[in-house]
Amino acid sequence: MGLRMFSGRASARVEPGPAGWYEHKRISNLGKLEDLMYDGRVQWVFLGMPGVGKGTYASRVADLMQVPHISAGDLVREELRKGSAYAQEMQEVIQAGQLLPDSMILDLIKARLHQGQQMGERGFILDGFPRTALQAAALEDIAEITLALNLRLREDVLVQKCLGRRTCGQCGKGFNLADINVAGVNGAPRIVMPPMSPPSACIGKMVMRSDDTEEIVRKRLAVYKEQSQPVEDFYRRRDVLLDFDVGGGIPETWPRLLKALYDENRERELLEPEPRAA
Ligand SMILES: Nc1ncnc2c1ncn2[C@@H]1O[C@H](COP(=O)(O)OP(=O)(O)O)[C@@H](O)[C@H]1O
Repeated sequence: MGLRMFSGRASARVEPGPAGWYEHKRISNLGKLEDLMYDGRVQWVFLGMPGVGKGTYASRVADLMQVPHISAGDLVREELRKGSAYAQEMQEVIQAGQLLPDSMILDLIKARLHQGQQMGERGFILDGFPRTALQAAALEDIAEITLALNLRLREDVLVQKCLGRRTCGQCGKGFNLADINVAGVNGAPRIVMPPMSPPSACIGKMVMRSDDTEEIVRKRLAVYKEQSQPVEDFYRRRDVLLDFDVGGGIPETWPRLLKALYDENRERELLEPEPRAA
């Protein structure tokens, strides 16, 4: 099956795709990650602490693989905007840096995945879900996860990244304005992540998430270690965990990430076969 994914046949079917695909084509020495795109279902989850860049990389990989990027945090914020009956309670939990009840988030994710199935989506890249071992076990009942990408970055840098997050209140695009340049510890290389430069149309319209204060971010990091680290162990035991150290800005990290995904796919199969027609 692995060979089938890397047959030339698939690339012959490649059509002009989203920007991410062209970006990928410009990066040399990658092999043919695009062959993955047309030969199976993508059922991947992205794990990692707040601020690590899950959303950024999940959205880029989803673009490349032509599947939706489903962010649990975005689903939650959409629910809040809709003014759901539980909005007030949800907001209090979020502002305390805590996780919402498993049942609540599961309902949101199940509804989104069900909708995707009905629309014929070829899978998903989940970001911010699962965040507890119970959520991971519940997800198993819905879909087989073939890759859990675990993005890692030093904790002091994560705090700075969260505090630097901004969204344009008009176009909705996210930018990280943190200027990270810290010496490596224990022989690790220096971490340099320059700030992003928003276009002039967005400057002056930047908004910060109300739960991105230092106090709430530190609480979220503590909650992650306690409740979400077991999710890493869950996928490690299933042999689908891929650890990836971010350690740099997007231009440096993105090609490294594509290479890591490509190499991982050579090792083992990352895609679910398409369901056979009955
Ligand atoms: N899988 C989940 N389980 C429980 N609560 C969640 C989950 N995903 C998001 N939330 C809630 O929504 C908040 C915002 O989520 P998100 O934008 O993913 O934050 P982060 O930047 O911490 O990754 C979380 O702090 C949490 O309260």
